Amino acid sequence: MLELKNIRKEFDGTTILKDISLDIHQGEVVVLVGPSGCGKSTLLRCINGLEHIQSGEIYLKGDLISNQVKNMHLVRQKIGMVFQSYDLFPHMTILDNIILGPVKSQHRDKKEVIREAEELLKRVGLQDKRDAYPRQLSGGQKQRVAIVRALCMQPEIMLFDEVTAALDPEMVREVLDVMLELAKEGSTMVIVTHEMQFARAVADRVVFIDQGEIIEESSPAQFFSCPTTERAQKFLNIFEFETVKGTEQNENKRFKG
Ligand SMILES: Nc1ncnc2c1ncn2[C@@H]1O[C@H](COP(=O)(O)OP(=O)(O)OP(=O)(O)O)[C@@H](O)[C@H]1O
Repeated sequence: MLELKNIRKEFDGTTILKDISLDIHQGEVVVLVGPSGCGKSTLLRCINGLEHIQSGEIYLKGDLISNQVKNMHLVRQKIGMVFQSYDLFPHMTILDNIILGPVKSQHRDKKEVIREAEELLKRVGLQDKRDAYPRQLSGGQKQRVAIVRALCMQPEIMLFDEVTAALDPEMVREVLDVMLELAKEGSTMVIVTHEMQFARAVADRVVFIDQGEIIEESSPAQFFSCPTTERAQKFLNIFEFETVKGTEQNENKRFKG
């Protein structure tokens, strides 16, 4: 469904992504993990056409989508992306924020889009916020709206870039639960997260990136119990140290069951 072939990305002459190749299948949930600055967000931005790549190709359902200029707006309609910052329009209601893209860019029937938006809002438990404004919502609620807004474009694939990083801890779970639901329903998703317990619960495949290279890719069971490379082991050790250091003693139980 999504094929990355030998992607190389530079910023100001520095290579950030080196020869990244990855195939993502229909209905698969791939979680990208790795140390800060290793290139995870950059990779998502390359997929979504927000960054030009120096070499390599990206195909979506067999169509070349990398470095397209003319058709990029059409490509983006097929790739939903949710960022750390929700970027909702403050002067528009929640419903209007959600239907803007499908109605204005995709020229879909407004009534039908409203029905779909209401259905999606219900699924994430926000049906009563339809006519509210973003300032009236909590961070977790705004992030769920951002997910609904992306889904309402009926994308082929959803990209999530650290969507809980800016949220207060009590709001993280409600957003991750929505993503777990989407995964169960068979959505194709690429997720960048530092929430390792969530990664373990949601991933079909974990891809570990370090210094712009894919070092290891495996099932979550394999990756989290016995990674095959020293670099991945070192990464997980640091993470576990931070988890223990943190106050969330129930971290390990959060996504079980
Ligand atoms: N627009 C840019 N111009 C120059 N350098 C950039 C730009 N965007 C990212 N970089 C650099 O590319 C590298 C990879 O950044 P990226 O944000 O992709 O890492 P990351 O793995 O997502 O990190 P984190 O987990 O901290 O979000 C970093 O060294 C970063 O400073």
